[in-house]
Amino acid sequence: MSGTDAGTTLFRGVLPYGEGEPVDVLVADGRIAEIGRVTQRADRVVDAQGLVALPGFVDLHTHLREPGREDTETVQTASEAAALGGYTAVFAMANTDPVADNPVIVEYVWQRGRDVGLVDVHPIGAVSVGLRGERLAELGAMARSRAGVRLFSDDGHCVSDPLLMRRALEYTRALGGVVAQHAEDPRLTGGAQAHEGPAAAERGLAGWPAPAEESVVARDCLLAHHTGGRLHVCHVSTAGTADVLRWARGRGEGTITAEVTPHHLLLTDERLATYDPVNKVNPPLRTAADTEALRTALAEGVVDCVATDHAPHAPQEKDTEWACARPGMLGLQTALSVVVLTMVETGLLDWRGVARVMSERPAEIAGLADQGRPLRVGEPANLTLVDPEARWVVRGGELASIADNTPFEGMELPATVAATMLRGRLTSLDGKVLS
Ligand SMILES: NC(=O)N[C@@H](CC(=O)O)C(=O)O
Ligand SMILES: [Zn+2]
Ligand SMILES: [Zn+2]
Repeated sequence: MSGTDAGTTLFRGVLPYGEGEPVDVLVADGRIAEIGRVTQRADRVVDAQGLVALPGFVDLHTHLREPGREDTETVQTASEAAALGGYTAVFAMANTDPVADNPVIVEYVWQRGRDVGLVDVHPIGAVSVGLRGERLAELGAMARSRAGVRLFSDDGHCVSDPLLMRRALEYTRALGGVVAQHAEDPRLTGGAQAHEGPAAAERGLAGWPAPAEESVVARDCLLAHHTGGRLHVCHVSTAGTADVLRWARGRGEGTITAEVTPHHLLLTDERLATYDPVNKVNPPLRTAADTEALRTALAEGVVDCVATDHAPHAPQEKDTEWACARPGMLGLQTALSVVVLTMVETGLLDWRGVARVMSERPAEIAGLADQGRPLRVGEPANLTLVDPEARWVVRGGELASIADNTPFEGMELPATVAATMLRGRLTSLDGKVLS
């Protein structure tokens, strides 16, 4: 739907970036038309007193599960979760069935996103055929497809062969693309179930040692520098990885970027005490020292942004013994609240900082021209309105996703998304999807 079809919307009394005095924001033709004291009439008026206005969130790492696992999530349900979570663009990981390693699948996902129309769905292309890590997928064909793929990832698997990683960085560089790496040396994580440390040892779970991530990130940073290719590190989970990134950035040019998930900012391997597989995720929940280091790295910009790694799984894949359970957790509807809890309430980020890590940086990393833009007259009206005072209790069954595997079940979290707007059209309002 075009901005014109959406009519005009007037938000009364918002705080852009949570700063200054309340202002009215008029949206017309899909753009911000006026900011200030607006007297003009509008087709729709939203009483937004006290709400913080931010640019719409951009998620670089989402598992939509379509095609192949529509019993856990679809483009429709994930788009609803995204709209409710304040997102205006999401990047769909390639580990679907069939794998998104060719133009047909990425165009299918892209088209489904357009048909649903609640959030911009950008398919990520696989780096290797079938995610097998043997030979490069049709990267150029996916880049030139209607989906316009710019992010490539074998996520779920690591591109562990250094030669293949080198070729991927070289090839995507020529395409103006980015390689998003799931950093995990499989030789160090065979059979791994949880973070290697006392908590896992106590329960007899095979450990996933921090260097399995850190060594691959270090190697890939060196390869990125050598090739001039663009590396994006997925779900950074250890203090050591933050140190490696700090070192790599110190060596110069900005070809390396990184994301952290909300769950790695908040949860630790103390959760193993419950023995509930809802807490099983890859990379695993680490120690309190790691969450502290990740918060600092995000505040400093060593880690660029927050990405959800929203990973829906069916009940039979989670309500089982730990070793058999699939790794992954829902994230789209809880991301903002967890960021507020871990970064804003701790004084590490202000609302401008939230805009940076949830919207501006991810949009820049992915090369989206119309997302993550400043709240200014003339800019596209991709907006998220946050109620900073509200609190809510997470109930997996009430989330829009088909799956309900949230590790935040029953927790009371701060801040709600009051409204989301995509190119001038409200996609969610007061916790309801507007389609
Ligand atoms: N994060 C996870 O634990 N799982 C992801 C894959 C991944 O992100 O590595 C999934 O697809 O379920
Ligand atoms: Zn991953
Ligand atoms: Zn993932």
